[in-house]
Amino acid sequence: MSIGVIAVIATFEVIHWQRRHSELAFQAELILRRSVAVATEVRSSLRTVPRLKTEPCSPEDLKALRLLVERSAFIVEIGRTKDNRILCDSDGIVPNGGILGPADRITSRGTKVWLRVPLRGDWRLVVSAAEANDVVIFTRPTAADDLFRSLGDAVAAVVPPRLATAYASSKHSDQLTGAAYTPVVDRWFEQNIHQCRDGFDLCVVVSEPAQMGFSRLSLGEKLALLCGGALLGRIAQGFIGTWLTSRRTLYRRLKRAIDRNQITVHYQPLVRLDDRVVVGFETLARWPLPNGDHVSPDVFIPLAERTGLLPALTEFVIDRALCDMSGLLSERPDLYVSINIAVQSLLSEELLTVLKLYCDAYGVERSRIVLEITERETGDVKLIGDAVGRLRAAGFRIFLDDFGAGYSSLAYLATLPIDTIKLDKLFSNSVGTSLVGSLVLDEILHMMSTLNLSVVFEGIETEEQATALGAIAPGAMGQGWLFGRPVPIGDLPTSPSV
Ligand SMILES: Nc1nc2c(ncn2[C@@H]2O[C@@H]3COP(=O)(O)O[C@H]4[C@@H](O)[C@H](n5cnc6c(=O)[nH]c(N)nc65)O[C@@H]4COP(=O)(O)O[C@H]3[C@H]2O)c(=O)[nH]1
Repeated sequence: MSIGVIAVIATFEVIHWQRRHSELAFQAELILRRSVAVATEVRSSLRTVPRLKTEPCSPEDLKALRLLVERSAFIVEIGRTKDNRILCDSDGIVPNGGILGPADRITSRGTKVWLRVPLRGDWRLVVSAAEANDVVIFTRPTAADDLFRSLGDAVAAVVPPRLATAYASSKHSDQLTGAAYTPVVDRWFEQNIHQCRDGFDLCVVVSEPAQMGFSRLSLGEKLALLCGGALLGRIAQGFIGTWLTSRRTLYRRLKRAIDRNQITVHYQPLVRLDDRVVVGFETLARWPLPNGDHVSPDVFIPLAERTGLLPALTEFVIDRALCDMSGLLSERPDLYVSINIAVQSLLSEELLTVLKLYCDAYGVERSRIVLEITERETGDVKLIGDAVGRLRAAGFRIFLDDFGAGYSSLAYLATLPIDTIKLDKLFSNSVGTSLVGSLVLDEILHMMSTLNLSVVFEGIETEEQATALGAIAPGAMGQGWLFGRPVPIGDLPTSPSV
């Protein structure tokens, strides 16, 4: 009888273990993806900088380095090195040459890596560094912090493959220190998971403190549990394990989230800079995690694109945005709602049908819908131009998103029938500074006015930025945390201006 009870307990332990394991494997995959994104950016800059035609550390060279820094998502500084000394960084010459010191590790491609170093000797700015070809790249060590926070009481380490197995089998936190992103936790760990990415010297190890009831049982109870529960537990593990494994992959989780309406949308206001009147709202998709955090759209939109889930996701967002906003749009005829459309969706035949369908269903005029396309995603400009032309002819408005963050801006500007350009936040960040964004802003604004295009500045965070941008670009619009963070429909401000 007692063996039966213990067997049931064992079964529940196995279920719990499998569930938690599945959750941690998912989190590990997200951390790995972010780490690969950082490594890709570093690798690409380590190749690009040596090919620059500029004299190292000359004013033109520093300008080119600054431009690369501004265009990066994760890189905070780039420097030129010689014999382990930093000669200059994009901000200027480093006085007396900064010494890099011994590297924490060297990758299989020969790149030296430092996990934590002070930027320009200032320990208040701790960064990670990678050096090869007489170039050093500094990145934020906190690039994946949001994902690490969502691990709860588990810990993660980003380590090279040769260490991953050792870490995965380690049992105590002492052995987990010294790797990137590992908090020091004085507890025992179990359920180690490790995932690596081919082509990168990167593995993620996730471990959880031991806390299950099993560890608290007496020796006699454990023996009884092992004998009586092992068989049933094993059988259950077989069934449950197969079931959970089939649901474990990111693809299935995203599909499930879409199917079960677990994706949500937030809205962020766009304002006229002159008088701060709200002119529209951008729709931003969110994938909430059970702990209250959410997976960034920068992670799950590319995943949806690769796995064929994008049409369902795009339709879901269109449906939700029009349903949420139809009331506000009919009350305020001056407002629009914008929706991000990935190039893959833009090129699909269904998009126009879906848009028309939901506009009719919710009684929303097509001219009140803005479709934001991102020029960062290069593609066949002719095909994209045709698709944009069709949507515009059907009455929808088109904004070109993140202008300046990509590489094909001019080709797009010359050919696409667009209404408005959204300037990447690098321009808002650079206003009033000597950064390259600020230097080229006048020329870009002149070009926009020649082409009769309206301008939205993205990423405005301070009053100084808003005032300065409003002064140099009268009539421009702005978007950013200063005017409002992205929030669910119920939390939108009711006032027509901010
Ligand atoms: N640092 C800073 N950031 C600010 C500020 N104001 C807004 N942001 C963030 O900047 C991003 C603006 O959206 P985006 O450029 O279209 O960039 C979007 C968009 O390209 C894509 N995305 C979001 N939702 C969808 C969707 O439903 N479909 C598609 N295809 N893409 C989407 O994911 C990107 C990232 O979205 P989010 O993480 O929500 O990030 C949003 C927003 O939260 C600010 O003042 N400072």
